[in-house]
Amino acid sequence: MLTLPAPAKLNRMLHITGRRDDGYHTLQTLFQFLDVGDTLHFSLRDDGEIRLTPALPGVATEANLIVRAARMLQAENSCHLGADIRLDKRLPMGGGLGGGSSNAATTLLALNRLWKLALSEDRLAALGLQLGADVPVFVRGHAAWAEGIGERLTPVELDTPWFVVLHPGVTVATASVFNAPQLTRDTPPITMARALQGGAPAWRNDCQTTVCERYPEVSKAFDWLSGFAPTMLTGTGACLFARLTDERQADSILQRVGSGWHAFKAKGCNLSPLHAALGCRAVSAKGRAKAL
Ligand SMILES: C[C@](O)(CO)[C@H](O)COP(=O)(O)OP(=O)(O)OC[C@H]1O[C@@H](n2ccc(N)nc2=O)[C@H](O)[C@@H]1O
Ligand SMILES: Nc1ncnc2c1ncn2[C@@H]1O[C@H](COP(=O)(O)OP(=O)(O)OP(=O)(O)O)[C@@H](O)[C@H]1O
Repeated sequence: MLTLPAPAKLNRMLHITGRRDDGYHTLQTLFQFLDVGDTLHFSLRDDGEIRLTPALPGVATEANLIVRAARMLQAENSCHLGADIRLDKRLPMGGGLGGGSSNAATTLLALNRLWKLALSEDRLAALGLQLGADVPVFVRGHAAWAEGIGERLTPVELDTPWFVVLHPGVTVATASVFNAPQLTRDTPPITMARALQGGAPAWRNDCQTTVCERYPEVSKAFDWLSGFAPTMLTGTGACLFARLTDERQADSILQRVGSGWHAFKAKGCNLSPLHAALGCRAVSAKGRAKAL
């Protein structure tokens, strides 16, 4: 059996720079992984079946990104092998932590290994992009500056603080945020160097104002958490994250979280825990841009 992590991601900053003809928005964002996430267990089957347990509430098995990633790899390689896959789900769904995308990326890397397909990382990232814009960064496995819809990646080294991640108990529909008339979608593009220059105190998420206006519970949670430390929305929410000075501060905040909210502490990682588990070498942040 192959057991691998599917870590969460944070958007440490997120600018929306425009809207493409197909309706998708162009972004500039800094992705970083957390040392917390889901776990997936893979065992080989020789009959071509893909069996996933347990089912996720509200997600049909064939729509699950894990099953879709497995089927995509089978089709790509005319592969007749299958897998039993068990998912230990810890990340909230639709929370802006990229759990579904991370599950898909872990499945691509795991089955590439289990089925001995030897597909390159470039090919796996390109396949992943067909499943979602956030999948390639999980396949690459290094904190990154991302442009386009999140698929044009340049590895970066970011500070790796402790965070408290707070889920305010509401689900935010990503499409409704991107469709909101009042969303800021004309932030002028900046260079990666400029984005990195100011560091965390200068970072913001262009979705945050719109999400807080539409979801009072997110606004309330933001006000509460930012009373302890600098706080920001990840992706289109609903999760918020506070950047802390040390782990003790995280523990102290966690003791005060009210009922109806769910929170956990995590450390930022520039090398994905998935790639650490697979024994991959860290990609140098000085390395070239990894465009698909
Ligand atoms: C905003 C981020 O959280 C940043 O990491 C992600 O790009 C969101 O990715 P995601 O949750 O996988 O979103 P998807 O399922 O691909 O898109 C949901 C819907 O949001 C809108 N959408 C999404 C991403 C994007 N760059 N522009 C968009 O306009 C589209 O209407 C799309 O139909
Ligand atoms: N294995 C999976 N895990 C989680 N969600 C899945 C999975 N497969 C399909 N989905 C669907 O994808 C949706 C988005 O899930 P995900 O957890 O990636 O959202 P998210 O954290 O908001 O991601 P992002 O940060 O990319 O917006 C879920 O609401 C669910 O319907």
